[in-house]
This record gives sequence, C-alpha cells and structure tokens, in this order.
Amino acid sequence: MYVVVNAAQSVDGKLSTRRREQLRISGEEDFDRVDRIRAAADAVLVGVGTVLADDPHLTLDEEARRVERLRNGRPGDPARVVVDSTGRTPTDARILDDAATTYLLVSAAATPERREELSDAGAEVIVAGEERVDLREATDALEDAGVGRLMVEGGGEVIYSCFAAGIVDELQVYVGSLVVGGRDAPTLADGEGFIEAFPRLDLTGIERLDDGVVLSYDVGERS
Ligand SMILES: NC(=O)C1=CN([C@@H]2O[C@H](COP(=O)(O)OP(=O)(O)OC[C@H]3O[C@@H](n4cnc5c(N)ncnc54)[C@H](O)[C@@H]3O)[C@@H](O)[C@H]2O)C=CC1
Ligand SMILES: Nc1nc(O)c(N)c(N[C@@H]2O[C@H](COP(=O)(O)O)[C@@H](O)[C@H]2O)n1
Repeated sequence: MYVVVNAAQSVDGKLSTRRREQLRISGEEDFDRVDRIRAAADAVLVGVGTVLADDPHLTLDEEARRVERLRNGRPGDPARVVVDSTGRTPTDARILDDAATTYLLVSAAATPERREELSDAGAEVIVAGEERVDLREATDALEDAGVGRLMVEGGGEVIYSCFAAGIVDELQVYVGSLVVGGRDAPTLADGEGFIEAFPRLDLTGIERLDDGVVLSYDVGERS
C-alpha cells in the first residue's frame, strides 16, 4: 500500500487552535490540491479526534469528482476510514452517511455491542490491535479490502502514529501564512514524539499556493 499524508499547518506547525476547533488554513487553490489527492486515493483516513472536532465528510467536490475520478476510471468517492479504538464515532457523524464506504478501525477495546451499533449505522468495522488500533495490521486489512493508495488527513496523533508505524511513503504539508500558537494546540505530529531514529524526509517540491506554500517530501529510513 502507498500512503500519502497531507495536512495544513500554520508557520508554527499547528493544525488547529488549542480549542481544537476546525481552522481554515488552506485557501481555495490548496483545497483544490487536497481534492486532487483525495481523488487519486482509494481511501481517506482520519483519527476519531478529527471526527469529534470537525465532523468531516471527506468526499470530493463536484468538479474533482467529475474530472479526477472519471479520468482515473474510478467514478464515485474514495472510501473513508476512521482510526477509533473504542468506537467513539457518533452514529450520526457525517462520515457515516451513504456517500461512500466507511471503514471504522477499532481495537479489541471496542465492545461487541458498540461494534454492532456502528455496523448498524453503516460502517465496515475492522478490529486491529488490543488497546489502540494497530496501524500496520489495520492497513494490511484495508489493503485486503482493495485499498492500494491511502491518504491520511490527520490529525496530529494519527499522523505521528503513522510515522511511528513506518507506513508513510509521502508527506505534503501546506504551510499557511499565520501564527496560531498555544502549547496545547495540535501539531503535525503529536503522540509521544521521537527521541531517536527520526523519520528522515527528502524534499521533492516547493510550490506557492494562495498566500502559503506546499512542501512535498518522500519519506526515507529512520535514523
Ligand atoms: N489542518 C489540518 O490539515 C487538519 C487539522 N485537524 C485538526 O486536528 C485536531 C484533531 O487531531 P487529534 O486531536 O490529534 O486527533 P486525531 O484525529 O489524530 O485522532 C486521535 C485519536 O485516534 C484514536 N487512536 C486510536 N488508535 C490510534 C493510534 N494507533 N494512533 C493514534 N491515535 C489513535 C485515539 O482516540 C486518539 O485520541 C482537530 O483540531 C482537527 O481540526 C485534523 C486533520 C487535518
Ligand atoms: N487541507 C486542509 N486545510 C485546512 O485548512 C483544514 N482545516 C483541513 N482540515 C481537514 O479537512 C477535513 C474536512 O473535510 P471536509 O471538508 O468535511 O470533507 C477536516 O476534518 C480535516 O481533516 N485540511
């Protein structure tokens, strides 16, 4: 499976405010770029923290759906995926509507009753891991379900875990021209943080979009 992480951050590395409210960092040109990455993916993944904060839909806008998906011979929207150990995704979340398939990656910590409720709400529930979701096992299961290219949209906890699991091939970061600040505001990579063997990146592109810049990287070995 090929995994591309995309996120928008302030110049000080924040994905949103300390209140974890959705923050518009990208401009129109960047949202078009995000749509193109979504369109090229078989599935778009976020953490349950993002679902609870933003209630995202994770579908394509009409233009991207028409141009990109049909061009790739794959009409419709990519599947949606939530990393959600205990199954906290609300059953009325927008991500569980019938616009596209939605996989909920839970761990053994999600009770059978909760798994059934989520399944009744339309989710394809995949169990991987004991406490937290085991991302390697979960992405293997997604690959078995036909996901060859996965886009990870955040948030900071899940992006860190994807790097820690060694499953990221490519990173694209839009750096918007604003400062958010706040020691408790989510950043591009939260979690425990690395203290050795840091993921090393090869800078492959710099592009000015709107009033910000897109930085593109291939992900190398940890060292
Ligand atoms: N600017 C941007 O591009 C984006 C911003 N955001 C923002 O990020 C914030 C949400 O980010 P976070 O709070 O970091 O939540 P998150 O979306 O990264 O979800 C983290 C949660 O997922 C669950 N989880 C289960 N297994 C896990 C594992 N193996 N690794 C990590 N998490 C696991 C845990 O409950 C954990 O608390 C919101 O404020 C949202 O607006 C989110 C996506 C993109
Ligand atoms: N690329 C990007 N730029 C921003 O400024 C953002 N705030 C985000 N947030 C992400 O987009 C999701 C919303 O998706 P829908 O519009 O509901 O499809 C949100 O949940 C974050 O993952 N991204």
